[in-house]
Amino acid sequence: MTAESDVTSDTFQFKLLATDGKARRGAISMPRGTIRTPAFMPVGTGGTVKAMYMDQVEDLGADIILGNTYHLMLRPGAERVAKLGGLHEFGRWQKPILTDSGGFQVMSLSALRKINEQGVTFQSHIDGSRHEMSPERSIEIQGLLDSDIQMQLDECVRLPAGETEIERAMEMSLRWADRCKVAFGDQPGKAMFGIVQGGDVPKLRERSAEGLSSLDLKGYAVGGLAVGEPQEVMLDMLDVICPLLPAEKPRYLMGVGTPDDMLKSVGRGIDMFDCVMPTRAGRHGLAFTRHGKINIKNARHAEDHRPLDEESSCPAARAYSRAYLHHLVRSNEILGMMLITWNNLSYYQDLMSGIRAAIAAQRFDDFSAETQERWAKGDI
Ligand SMILES: Nc1nc2c(CCNCC3CCCC3)c3[nH]c(NCCc4ccccc4)nc3cc2c(=O)[nH]1
Repeated sequence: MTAESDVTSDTFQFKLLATDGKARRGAISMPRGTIRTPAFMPVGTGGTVKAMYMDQVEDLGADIILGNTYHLMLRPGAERVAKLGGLHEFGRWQKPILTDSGGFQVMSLSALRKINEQGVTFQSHIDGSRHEMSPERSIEIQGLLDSDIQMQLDECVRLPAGETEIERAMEMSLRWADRCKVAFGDQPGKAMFGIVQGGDVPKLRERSAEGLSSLDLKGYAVGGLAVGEPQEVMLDMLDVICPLLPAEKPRYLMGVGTPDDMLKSVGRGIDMFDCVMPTRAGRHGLAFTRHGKINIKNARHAEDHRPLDEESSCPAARAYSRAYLHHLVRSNEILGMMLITWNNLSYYQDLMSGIRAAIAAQRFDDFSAETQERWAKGDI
């Protein structure tokens, strides 16, 4: 029996398989594989999911990972990755890859950056070299990486921000979406997603969602969130935005989030997530489990012989004592980063798998309540 994630299609096809309230169970079929939604997409920055082997990432159930346009264009360079056969060959990940357009990373990481109608110019945070990235160049770079789902170049405004500033960035991002659509052209097995902007201003969010919907893109991301606003502001914006996006297209909430963020966002109609949280926090000893978060560096774990979660299918969660993990992280042992990262990505995929099953069984609200209760009860 072909597993659902083995079914492919020579074009990009999103099928809505079930709904439960606003929560959606779907599947995106592409030439390199099928993405079961709701999906969590592990972040693979320089063609690697940090501290993981790619077959571990696949074994955890990830159907797609993220590549990092900004980092790869600076080092080793997009043309070099293309010469080496593209990102799938380079990093040995044969399933779909989604790449961000790089604009967000430029604004968060690089120095001396300038943004205008033409695009962004910036200095590399690695060697100070100067770079220009227009909407067209961003799509060209993502093509050189052989990315399956490519993101439009956009301008994300950090919150809190003035309405004029938010409107300017949203309108420019809309114009850039059109330029990216033209540059992307017609690539049947690939997709380009638009990114809804508009900050925390409902009428600007409506303008952006409607403008992008009229471009008839393959999928829609919600950007401009998880940028400093409280969770309830983020969730309120989803209540505004999701109903304005075409129901038959996938919705991707960028940069989100914690397990709690994802549970509540699925309940508002989001299908796809990415976040550095499970991998980055994992490297610093923060373990995500069914019982909530455990900061393994805390002294209270120093002699705790229990594993993180004896019921987990992941060896990192089941076969090592908390005391040992505490020792590894406190001693800055590489194995500590590897095991907590492995545990975290395993938990994130288990949570998404549970969400998908709950929606299919029409019991998402119960699942959501049970899951949050277990987190609240904490680590008994
Ligand atoms: N194009 C674009 N990207 C955004 C991103 C980057 C998403 N991950 C990209 C990957 C590609 C490679 C690297 C990341 C975002 N990330 C966040 N929040 C992250 C919050 C966070 C920060 C640190 C730890 C945990 C959460 N908001 C985002 C908004 C946008 C946006 O509007 N436009």
